[in-house]
Amino acid sequence: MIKHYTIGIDYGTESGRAVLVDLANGEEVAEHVTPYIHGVIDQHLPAGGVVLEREWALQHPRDYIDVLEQSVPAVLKEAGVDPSQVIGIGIDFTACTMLPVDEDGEPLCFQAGFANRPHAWVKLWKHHAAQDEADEINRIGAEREEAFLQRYGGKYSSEWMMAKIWQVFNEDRDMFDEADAFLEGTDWVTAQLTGTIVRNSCTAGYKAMWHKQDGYPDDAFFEALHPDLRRLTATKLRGEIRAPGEAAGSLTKEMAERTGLLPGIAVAVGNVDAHVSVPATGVVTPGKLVMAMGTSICHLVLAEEEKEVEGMCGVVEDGIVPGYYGYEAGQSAVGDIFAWFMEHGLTSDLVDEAKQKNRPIHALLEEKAAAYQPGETGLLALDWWNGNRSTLVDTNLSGIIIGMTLQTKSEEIYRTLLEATAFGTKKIVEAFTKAGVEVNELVACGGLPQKNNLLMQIFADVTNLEIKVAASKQTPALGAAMYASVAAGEAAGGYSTIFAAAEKMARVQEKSYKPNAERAQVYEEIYKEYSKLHDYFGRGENDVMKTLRSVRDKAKGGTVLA
Ligand SMILES: Nc1ncnc2c1ncn2[C@@H]1O[C@H](COP(=O)(O)OP(=O)(O)O)[C@@H](O)[C@H]1O
Ligand SMILES: O=C(CO)[C@@H](O)[C@@H](O)COP(=O)(O)O
Repeated sequence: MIKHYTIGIDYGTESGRAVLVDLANGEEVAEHVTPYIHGVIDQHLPAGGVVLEREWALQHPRDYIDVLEQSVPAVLKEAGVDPSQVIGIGIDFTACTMLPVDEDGEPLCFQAGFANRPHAWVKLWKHHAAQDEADEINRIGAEREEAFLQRYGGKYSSEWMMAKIWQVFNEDRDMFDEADAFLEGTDWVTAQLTGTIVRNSCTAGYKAMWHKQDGYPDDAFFEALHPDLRRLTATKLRGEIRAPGEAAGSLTKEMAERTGLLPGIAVAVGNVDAHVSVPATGVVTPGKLVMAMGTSICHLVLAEEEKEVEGMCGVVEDGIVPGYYGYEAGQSAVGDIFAWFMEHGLTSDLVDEAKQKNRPIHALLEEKAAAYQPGETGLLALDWWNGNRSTLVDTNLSGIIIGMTLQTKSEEIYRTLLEATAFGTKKIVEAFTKAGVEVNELVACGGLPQKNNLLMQIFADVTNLEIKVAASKQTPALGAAMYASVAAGEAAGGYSTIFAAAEKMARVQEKSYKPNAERAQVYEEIYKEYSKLHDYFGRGENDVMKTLRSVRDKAKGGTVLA
């Protein structure tokens, strides 16, 4: 019998990763990573010169095309399969990662005259410079009692589409006017494969205020933001919206030549890294919270009803798998906090010891931090190094460590940061359960579960829940490949539904992390203190974090918060 395969590509923050997957059993036959040459652009624009303000994070669309041209031929070659056996391709992306394009769908930043205009570039999900716009959206939305606000947990984030578009409008009206459309990165890359722009309901729903029954908010809402934004959704956000699992089109001849695939194969509708991971861990029913753990964490859970959950990122009908309401919440920095610590928090003796023992510093730190019992460090941190995405939805909050003494060691701080991210997740689980969205088990995927056992055990102990771990090392890419198999359909050798694909292609590891009752009890005590700090600094009782930020910006001559 002829074997059939699909290719899934996961567009992450630093790189794009392709996997070629056997549809019979989900085996990842080959994988290839293409790092983005320009990485995250947060200092100055690629052609030099223009220096970016704080909180900016851009990307170069050319890097996305490199992934197609390098990783797709590489997986085909490594697997040694005939291209005729590959029946579909699908991608997932970080989100909201968005860009302005011209009438031909070309990114504005590709035009020589616009290369020095920051607003012509791709704004990455973690671009946090649109907080003022998000605050106004929330104020006006609340005043007008807009229905979308409840679907975003009461607050729309500065990371999402409308805040980013409005920032372009406010700060570079020319670029706003030049833009024929604003697209999610996932839809732009998918359009490069098919030759036509099709939007996806996942990003439209979770990031751009779109609702399956009601569509976008009325023109009057956008008019209340600014009269010239009145027709925003009918103009720069126009376009057909299709659900995950549908085909966006078929592969063009040109892209077939550039990738080594056959023209005409199915191209799945674009998707989001976290959401596409859910069926790839085998989760297609309510009660299991999937954590996509990497630079940040996205928390996703399915439910049969639409509920209001404090500070969630969004709830979208059919947003993750058809037939269920998909809920998303998240922490804006997790692995990134540990990366910060590696860069700025290490003492020279630790660096020397790692060198001497020829060990990665993370591994050495993990070993040292694992020697402590919960509470033994005497430290507690708030995990807001990149603001708070859920449940407070405020990018202007910042991190804090309490309990430092002259005896505090590097590894104690490291352990405290791991614990803080687990407490952040516990807050999110609590928000879900309080609102009536059931969470009985955690399922982890992404890079972190493979990198740090201590972190995973701490998450289990802090949340007092068992954590299963996805078997795939490239869960989002596997999910994208699964959706590609559904887009291709049963007749072509794929699957008729994502449920059928998940049954055959997804699995978790045998090993799971079980909570330890004693440790969980100590963490319960510390969590009470975390919650006090969380409310004190996060709910307006003490706005010191915002005051300091304002003073800092004034001192640097940057934007001052109102
Ligand atoms: N041993 C480790 N322990 C904890 N965090 C780690 C370790 N190694 C790398 N990291 C963090 O993991 C994150 C990358 O996660 P990964 O899932 O691979 O990427 P992405 O989020 O871009 O998909 C980085 O933020 C990095 O700091
Ligand atoms: O926000 C979302 C999805 O909604 C993610 O794309 C974003 O957090 C990026 O996640 P990672 O970089 O993969 O940790």
